[in-house]
Amino acid sequence: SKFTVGDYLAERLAQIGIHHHFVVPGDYNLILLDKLQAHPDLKEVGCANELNCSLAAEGYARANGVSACVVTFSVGAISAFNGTGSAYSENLPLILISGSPNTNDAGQHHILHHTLGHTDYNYQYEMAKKITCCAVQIPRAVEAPRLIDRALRHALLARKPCYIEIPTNLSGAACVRPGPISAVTEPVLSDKGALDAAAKCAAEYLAGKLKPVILVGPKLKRAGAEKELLQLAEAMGCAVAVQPAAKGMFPEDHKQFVGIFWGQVSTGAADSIVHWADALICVGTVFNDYSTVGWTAMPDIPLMAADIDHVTYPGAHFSRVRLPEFLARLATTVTFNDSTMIEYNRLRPDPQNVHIAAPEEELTRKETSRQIQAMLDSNTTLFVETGDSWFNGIQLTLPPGAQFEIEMQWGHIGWSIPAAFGYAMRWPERRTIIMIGDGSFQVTAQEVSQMVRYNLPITIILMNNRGYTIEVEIHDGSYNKIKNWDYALLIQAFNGTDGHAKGVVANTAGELADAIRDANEYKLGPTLIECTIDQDDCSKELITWGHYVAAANARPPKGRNE
Ligand SMILES: C/C(NCc1cnc(C)nc1N)=C(/S)[C@H](O)COP(=O)(O)OP(=O)(O)O
Ligand SMILES: [Mg+2]
Repeated sequence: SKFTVGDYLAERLAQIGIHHHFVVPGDYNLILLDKLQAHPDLKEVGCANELNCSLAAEGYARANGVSACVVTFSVGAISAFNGTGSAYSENLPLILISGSPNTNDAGQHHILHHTLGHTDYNYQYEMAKKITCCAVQIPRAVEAPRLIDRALRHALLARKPCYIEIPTNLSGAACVRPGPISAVTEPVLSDKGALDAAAKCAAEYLAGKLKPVILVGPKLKRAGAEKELLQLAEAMGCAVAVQPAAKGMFPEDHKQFVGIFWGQVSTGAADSIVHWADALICVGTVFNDYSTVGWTAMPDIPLMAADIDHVTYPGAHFSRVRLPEFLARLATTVTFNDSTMIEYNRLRPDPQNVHIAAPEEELTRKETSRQIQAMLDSNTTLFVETGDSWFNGIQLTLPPGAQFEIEMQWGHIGWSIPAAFGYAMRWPERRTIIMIGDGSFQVTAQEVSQMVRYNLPITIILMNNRGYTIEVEIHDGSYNKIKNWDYALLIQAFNGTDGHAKGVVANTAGELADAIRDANEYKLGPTLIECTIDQDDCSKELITWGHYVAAANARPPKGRNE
């Protein structure tokens, strides 16, 4: 049979390492879906809607490194833009693919369904340009190879999403077979001179410094530089603090781990040791309003900052220095200096004895956290949703091998349900656990039905505090109240393999312990455990953090727009 544009795209997706592609069908993409389905190395995964489809692809990219989301024109793609924005802000190469109108329609001035009702169909492509690193429209089959390869290569090199728009009558059009995939995937290595100069500048920056600390940020993993960071950390012997969005990117059982640096809501004594430092080596860090607690926790010493593909110092910048190579080079040139670890061991807080609730005690947030801590092991991946779950999750300690996923830059409530689903499709043998609030759950609950459909034993710990508690702490109002659902009953409506998926309510410590034990054994699909807690039972960190974030939001307008 003839080789087509759809076959070309399918082959390229498989060649860059995609094993599953997430879809919602529509008449603009059906022929394309047939071609993708026909590829032996691609497994089509249907989603309930395009917001969840794009968020599932975002989660898949966290597990797999790259992902694909295939939607129909306009009504589909515009919802998928939200997960694409998440991938952009979280530095994940999500390939957004949209079907589009037949190439003859524009010239015939046809008004088409799903469109805005006029004859310029380019609005979607124009919008996609803003939220991707490369957007292409395939105008003719002959241009498909060049444009598809360009978009894929840009996404892989930039760790950002790209956009490919394919007219419904081109997916089945004849196309040449692809050339070597190395043309798309071959990485861009560091410029030799820049790498040498950057390493030399590091030596100058660190010379004479007595108290260096390494601060790890979320771009470390996106740059694939975790191993090299470990080499550098051990070559220096210094304290290693981790930003909240980077939790899990440095082993928490490592003797140089000093906790999560998050200003006044840090864990351990991370903020003390970071403020004690006279040199801060920032690796993949992102200082935004949330990670700096409303700008109250910006380090105030001159920083050295190593990003995905450049390094900056006070008074110097080096482009095209790739993070893994830079850290590996530094590991061979730095001088050992463990002064901040020696000091940290003087500051290290003593482990608190956590109250163990009696089985009949009403369930609290603290008891729920204590029981989740006991669930974590080397095979666990913990997803924490925007909400107090951020704070409760970040306070947990990750045992060796445990993974952690958080979406702190985009912060879309409900992300964790589809994202964990996408993640688990890639790693079904891992134990995926989600900590999520009631408000977030209501945004994307449909995707639990996909966990049932694909028999993924994901455990959903739903913290039901009756509303939007983060927003209450930042600024309360009637809008923070929501309609309560019978969450356990909803899950049973998703018709699990063995007649029903598991949904249970835990009102006491004992009921939670029983539910977790059952969840550990139930492998045929997801278990949702609704933990009922008081609506003001939130973490002290949330209250402190919310206070400063609200203050940052409230800064009065300056100057002539007063
Ligand atoms: C409404 C909103 N944020 C605003 C918001 C609104 N819409 C989207 C898509 N994303 C957002 N972050 C937030 S954090 C709620 O407190 C979440 O409530 P819930 O899931 O119930 O968690 P907590 O009770 O722990 O806060
Ligand atoms: Mg809530």
